[in-house]
Amino acid sequence: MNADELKRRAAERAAEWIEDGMTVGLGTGSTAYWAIRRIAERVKEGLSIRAVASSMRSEQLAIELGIPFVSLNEIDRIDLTIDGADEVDERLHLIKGGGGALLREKVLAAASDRFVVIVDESKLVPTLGAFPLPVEIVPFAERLTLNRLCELGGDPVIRLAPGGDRYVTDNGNWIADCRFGRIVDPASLNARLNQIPAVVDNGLFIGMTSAVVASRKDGSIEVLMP
Ligand SMILES: O=C(CO)[C@H](O)[C@H](O)COP(=O)(O)O
Repeated sequence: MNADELKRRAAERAAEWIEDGMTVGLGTGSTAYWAIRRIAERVKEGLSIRAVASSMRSEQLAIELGIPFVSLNEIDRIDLTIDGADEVDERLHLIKGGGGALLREKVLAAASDRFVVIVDESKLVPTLGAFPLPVEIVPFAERLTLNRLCELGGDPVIRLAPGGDRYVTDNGNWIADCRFGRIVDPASLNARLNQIPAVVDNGLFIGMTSAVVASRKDGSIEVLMP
């Protein structure tokens, strides 16, 4: 089974947890893509929900596929959000933001009664940090902010878009991908990063995960709870 098939299987399992009447948060990325596809199929079969999205890409996909869509400012709570991750550690803390949507993803996760993470088993790690940690920064303060990220040991690199220009998030910001090495205390790093004035947020999701649906190469699907 290839990586995409594993992603699809985890996504489709999680999409079965959605029930009539729910407000559903849609994640971003190649795994969340499969969840959105399956949710759209269920809507066609009669499921009655409304959705909000963590990125313009996912919003566009949801609308194209006919999922009833509302803006975040029309709702007060989300029942269930389904999203991917770049790394999941043993305590179900996450690194997210490989797809550049970390800020909106964290906003949705924080507003969700249940935040369900869908991954293939390659994302499960004992300790976070092999994947560079995305940090969303305000362009105005690039130099000062990169200096501060260096002081914290992050070795930041500004993310570039395919054409070579700086990658711009849906919020008009830039992303510094940081290599901290093994992140043994993600809660502390999260707090220190977010104290830097021009850091908007970072890709550490601490204590937000309700469940992880992980698909394994042997064809099994494991549900991990914190
Ligand atoms: O955080 C994300 C986007 O900002 C994604 O969920 C994360 O990068 C995983 O992506 P994929 O499912 O494509 O592996």
